[in-house]
Amino acid sequence: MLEIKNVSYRYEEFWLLKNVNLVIRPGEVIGLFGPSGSGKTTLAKIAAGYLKPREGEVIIDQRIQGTNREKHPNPVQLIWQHPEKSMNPRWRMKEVLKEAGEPSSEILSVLEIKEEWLNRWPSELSGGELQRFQLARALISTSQYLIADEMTAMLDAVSQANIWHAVLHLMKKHQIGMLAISHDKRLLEMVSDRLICW
Ligand SMILES: Nc1ncnc2c1ncn2[C@@H]1O[C@H](COP(=O)(O)OP(=O)(O)OP(=O)(O)O)[C@@H](O)[C@H]1O
Repeated sequence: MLEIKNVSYRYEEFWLLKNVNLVIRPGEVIGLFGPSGSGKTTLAKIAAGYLKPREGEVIIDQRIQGTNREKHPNPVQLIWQHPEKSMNPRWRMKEVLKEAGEPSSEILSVLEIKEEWLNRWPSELSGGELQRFQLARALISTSQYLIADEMTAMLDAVSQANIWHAVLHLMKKHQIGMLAISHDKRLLEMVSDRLICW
């Protein structure tokens, strides 16, 4: 279980987040909808361990997020809106995947990753194709929780539906928990088990 407990955060003087509480259980999708600038991405970074809360804590399976990293790899993966930013442009796609581990044929087939894409460079794939690799990488590694920040915002409706269908299938099967952040309330209503509106 991933627990965000009484988390508060400010970049400067203004408290952007104050006493935020949220729980994500294995296999569960929590939707987070809120106005622009309300701190959703900041909360995503805190949950994934990229930012340390000023107050409160993130507890993952009874361990405080960010502690003892040598022994326990981070079980939370952040899926960005812009997959190209998280990939080394000098690696072919098969190397991008290998970094996370050995891809199972199930993950590649559910995400509809074509064999011929594996020999390409990131610059030779579309945004939607790259997003499939970002997801594959997150699902191959040992992540137990995914934080998806506007994961499919740059895709057309058909690609968006296909990707969500694949991800939900794999998450439920492998009992991965997810925080899905979006401006698209209708999408969140469709994919979430619980929806939080700020
Ligand atoms: N590194 C930073 N230093 C100072 N202020 C920041 C920093 N990062 C974000 N902010 C500010 O914090 C506020 C919240 O940003 P955040 O990206 O968390 O919001 P958001 O709800 O995800 O917005 P959006 O829906 O537009 O993506 C914004 O006003 C932003 O300008």
